[in-house]
Parts: sequence; C-alpha cells; structure tokens
Amino acid sequence: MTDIDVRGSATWNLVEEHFRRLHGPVLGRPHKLLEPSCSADGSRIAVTGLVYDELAGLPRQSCFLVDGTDLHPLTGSSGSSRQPCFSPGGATVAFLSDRAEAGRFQLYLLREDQLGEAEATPAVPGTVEYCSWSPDGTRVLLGVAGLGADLAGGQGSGTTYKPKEELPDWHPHVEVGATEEAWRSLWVHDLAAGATTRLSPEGLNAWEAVWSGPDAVLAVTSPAPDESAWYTAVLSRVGLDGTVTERAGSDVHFGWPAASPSGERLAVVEAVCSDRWVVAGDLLVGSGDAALARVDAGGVDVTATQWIDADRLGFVGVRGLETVAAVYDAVSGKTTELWSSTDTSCGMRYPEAAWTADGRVVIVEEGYARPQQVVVLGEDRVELAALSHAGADYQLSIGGRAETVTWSAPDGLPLEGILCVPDGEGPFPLVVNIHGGPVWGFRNLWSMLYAWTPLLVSQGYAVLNPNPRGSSGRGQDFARLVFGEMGGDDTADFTSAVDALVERGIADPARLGVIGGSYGGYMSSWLVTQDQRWAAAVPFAPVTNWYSQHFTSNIPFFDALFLDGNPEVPGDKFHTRSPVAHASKVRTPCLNVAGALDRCTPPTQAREFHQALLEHGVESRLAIYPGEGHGVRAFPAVIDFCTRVVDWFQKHMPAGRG
Ligand SMILES: CSCC[C@H](NC=O)C(=O)N[C@@H](Cc1ccccc1)C(=O)O
Repeated sequence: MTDIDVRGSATWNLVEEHFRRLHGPVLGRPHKLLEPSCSADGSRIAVTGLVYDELAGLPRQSCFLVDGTDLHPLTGSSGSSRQPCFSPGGATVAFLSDRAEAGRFQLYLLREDQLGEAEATPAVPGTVEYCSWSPDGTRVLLGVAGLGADLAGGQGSGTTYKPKEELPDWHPHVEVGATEEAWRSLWVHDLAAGATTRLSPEGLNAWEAVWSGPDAVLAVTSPAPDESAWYTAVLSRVGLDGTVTERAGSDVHFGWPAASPSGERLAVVEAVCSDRWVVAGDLLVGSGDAALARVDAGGVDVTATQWIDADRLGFVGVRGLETVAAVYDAVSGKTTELWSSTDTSCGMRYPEAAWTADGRVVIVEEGYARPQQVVVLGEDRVELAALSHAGADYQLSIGGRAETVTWSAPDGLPLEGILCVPDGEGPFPLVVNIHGGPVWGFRNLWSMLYAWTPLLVSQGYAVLNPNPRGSSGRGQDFARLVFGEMGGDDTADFTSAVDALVERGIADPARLGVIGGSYGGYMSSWLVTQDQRWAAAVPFAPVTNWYSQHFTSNIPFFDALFLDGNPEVPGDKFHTRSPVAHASKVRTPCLNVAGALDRCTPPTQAREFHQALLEHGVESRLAIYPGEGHGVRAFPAVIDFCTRVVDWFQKHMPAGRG
C-alpha cells in the first residue's frame, strides 16, 4: 500500500475508531452546542446543536430548547436549522432554516402556542445569515447574502450556496469581478403584515447589523461586496426610511455592533483583525449622535456584546488565557465582572453569550477537561444540559491534560500558551500547533478546537498551543505587534517556546514537529525554512508565496496590511517573507494540505511549496481535498487528514505509543 490511498491502513482504522468512539454514542443527538439565546426573563433558553446522523459529510444544525438538564428538539430533522432567537416577550422563536432548499436559509417563526410546523416567512433573494428582533417584537431584521457571495475564511471560505448553472461541460468558468449575487443586504420582516421588504439601499454592503431603536439599524458596511472590502468597513446607521449615515470609521476594524432598546446608546468593538467574524478588541460606547469613546473593559478584548437595558451592556471576551463575562454600566462608567475562568471558556471562534434582563449571562461552557454544558451565571451558578456521554468520557480518557505554559521571546516579550500532555513522564515528542489569524488565540476549549490535538496526545505526543505576538487577549498593542512582522519577530516566539520546553525536560529536541492552518500554515512552512530543528511539518491551508497569494486570494487587502508591504516592489517582504523563496534551506519532510475550494488561501499555495521542496530533494507530499474549502471539515475527509497527520509524525518523529 502506498500513502496515496490510506483507507483501510492500520492508522486509518485507528483514527476511524477514534471518531466512532467519540461521536458514535451521540449519533442523532447534538455533539456540539453553540449560539445560546434566552428570553428576557431567562425562563427559556435555546441553542443551536451540531448533529451527526452518521459519520458522513458535515453535521446538520438543529435548534434545541434547554429544559433543565435535558435538550428538546425545537426544530425538525429536515435540513439544517440554526440561530434560535427569542422575541422580546419570549413567546416566539425566530430561527433560520434551509428545509425548503438545501443551503439556502430563510426565516421561520415558531410561536409558543403553535403546534406542529414552524411558519415560513416570505423567501428573500439569497440566504439569510443572521436575524434579530426589533425591540418592540413587531419585526425581524435579516442579514441576507446573495447566492454565491464569498464566505469568510473562518466559515470555511468558498461561497454561499449557489444553484448549479446549466452550462455545457466544455463551457469556461468566467469571472467578471463582483456580481449582483456577491452583495450582502438587509431586509425587514413585519409580523403583522406578513411581508418582508428590503431595507438597505443598492451600493451598500452590510456585513452585520442589529436594531438600533424601533426605526433604525446599526450596521458594519462597505461600499463594495468583496471579502477584501470588509477590512475598511465603517459603522453606519441605516434608517427604516433607507437613509444611511456613517456613524464611525476606524483605521482598524469593527464588529459586534449593539444598541440599547431605544437606540439611544450604541456600542461596537474596534479591533485589529485578520479575519471577518474573528473580532476581539476595544469596547467603544456612545449615546445619541456623540462620538463613540473607548471604555474600560477591565483589560478584556471583547468578543460579543448585548445591551441588557437602557444603560447596561453585557459583554464577554478574552484576557490572556482567561475568558471573562462582565457588565458595563454606562451611567457609572463601571465594569462588573460576573465570571472568569482559565480552565474553561465558551464559543467557537471566540466567546459568545446571551443575557437576561436582570443581568445574568447564558454560556455554553467547555474546557479541555470539560465537555460542553449550558450554564447560567449570575449571583448563583446554574448548571443545565451537559454533553456528557460515553464519547466525551472516551475523549477525557485519552486526551491527557492541559496546562498553562509561559516563556519569554528573545526580545523579552512574555508569552503564554496551553500545553496538552499525555500521562506519564517526559520528554515527549512535541508538536507545535500554530493557530490561524494571526489575530486569534488559543484558550481552554474541548479538543483545543482542533480534532487532532487529543488524537495526537493519545498517540504519545505533547501538543503545544502557543499564543505568539499578534494573538488576541493581550490588548490591541499586542495584536498590532504582528503588523509588518509576519515571518519577522513572530518567528522566534515559536522557537523560544520550543527551547523552553526542551530545557524543562518536557520536549525531546530530536522529535519536534509543527502543524498549523491558514496563518498557522504559513508559519509552519516558514519555520522549516528558518532552522533545521523540525523533524516533520504539516502546513495546511497555508500561504507559501505572498506574491501569488495577493493575486489569487479573495482577501488581497489582508496581506498588504499585515505584511506592511507592496507586491510590486522587488525585495519587499512579499518576496523575502515567502517560504517558497527559501525552499533550498529546508530539510524537514512536509505534508502540504489544502482544500480545492479555498478562496482565502488557494490550494496553489500548498502546491508551490510542495514543488519547491521536491525541486530541492526534500521529502514532500501534497494532499488536496476536492470538496473542502479553508480547512478539512467533512467526514470521511477528516479521517483521511488525521490519518495522514498521525502517519507523518509517526514516520518522522515516532512517539512509540498507540
Ligand atoms: C495567512 S493568509 C490568511 C489567513 C487567515 N487570516 C486572514 O484571513 C487565517 O489565518 N484565518 C484563521 C481565522 C480563524 C482563527 C480561528 C478560528 C477560526 C478562524 C483561520 O482560518 O484559521
């Protein structure tokens, strides 16, 4: 058997059995919960659950009502349903479902007194990405993406569902720049009239929006719809009469707008960001037409906001490796923390939460050593439905333990990360797992977010999840440290971490590996060009040539900003910081992985490095998954990817276990 087709190999069987033991006990039931929502009085809580009916494809999404320690399905099993959202009175749940046409989400309403099917609202031209109730509960705001609009990298890249064009096989694929379908618009559904009408004018692209009083919405907008345009988006007020007023601009980025029920008070997060929907930063608050001002959020990079009433804003976010939930009082200017933890966190990309009118916060709490559980935090801690089952017990039994590690970069910058170690004594073979962004951050999450972490630990590897300069949770100045420094000062943040773990007897210097996706894929390819300590590397969804990345990715603004360079200039960082330009220095065997549908880091990036390595006689493999975008997400591709990862590390830096 060659390593072209790994199906049925001993490692494939081991990995398949791993996922079967993990998910098998909850087939047909949720294995992951997200998007918590609650009624104002907190008596009703709902979540979106990810459900595998079998280990094939992507999980479907379904809405669940939290009933004490139980979860009751709120939506049927046809298609996917997500983002349940209670009306201000709590009697009606709005949710989004693609039950009528796969991949195309529309608004549905489920009234408490209504039996049977949810009520479909008139279809909008596109797919609904999010919804929110007007403060008086008479209308629902819809964020609608055209069919074929680009998805963010953090959403898997590619495009929203696009009906198949009826063209002959020989017909060219033609691109003409932004088409009508690329735009994101705002619509309002009026419950009494049963009608849905367009709110945002032509020429305004709305990335995210919420109600701002009964007659307006607050939106993050751009004059163009392409993914790159998000990086210069502004905060706008869009009146129900269609008037658009710019409310604030920024030299960085905006996310998570929120407005009090009357619309008098506004809030938004201003942050250094590398990705749309991956926003953690400063909290700006304002009232009336006054300029928004930065408020003291207690050192937290804020990742979700919600006005609880006229004066109090609930928020969650990250502070170092801590996850924090707090309330900011706009009258006193004080922030009160409700909860913080380094052992657990909540939310997938970043912490997320919902608030009750009396200031309690609902989260789906999880940690590396804690399966997910719905928790209400106020004066008391109320623990509700938990995803504890035989599959979770299995992962707990094989995943070792997670501990905080700190070290200093050569320039003295203090750094931290989370180390997942197998039971027993080191030194262990060490895999450095590099996160994407670069502006994101590891925190204590189930599986540490990436499925291969507990799997590698089960095979005897220690896995270091470091937060280098540029990571979120350490304030905006820390995040800015990576501007112009990708492949510069950040390089030694990783090598100094490894030095520290070797010195402490945790890592074996002869068995050091690196894995990472996206920016982590860039850094994995870059590190092996910078020194020869690495025994094996797995860059996936990488950037390996910033020049060609700029002209093939759908986010060319990102690299120009984060490299602080210009691709047209010979000798610029676009060239000097590109791994392909240093391939002759590499001795590390590399497994290069990409998704064919990735528009963020196109698969040609992985191919360029693979070919450059082969040209220099370095062992290299290229695996391109035809149905995947930015990352490998669907079964059985996940099994295939994890099989190749385990095999690659076992071949070049064996753990002697498993
Ligand atoms: C290095 S090129 C683009 C990389 C990309 N950043 C900008 O678009 C990236 O690394 N994205 C991250 C974002 C992310 C982080 C954590 C959780 C979800 C998404 C990635 O895709 O990993």
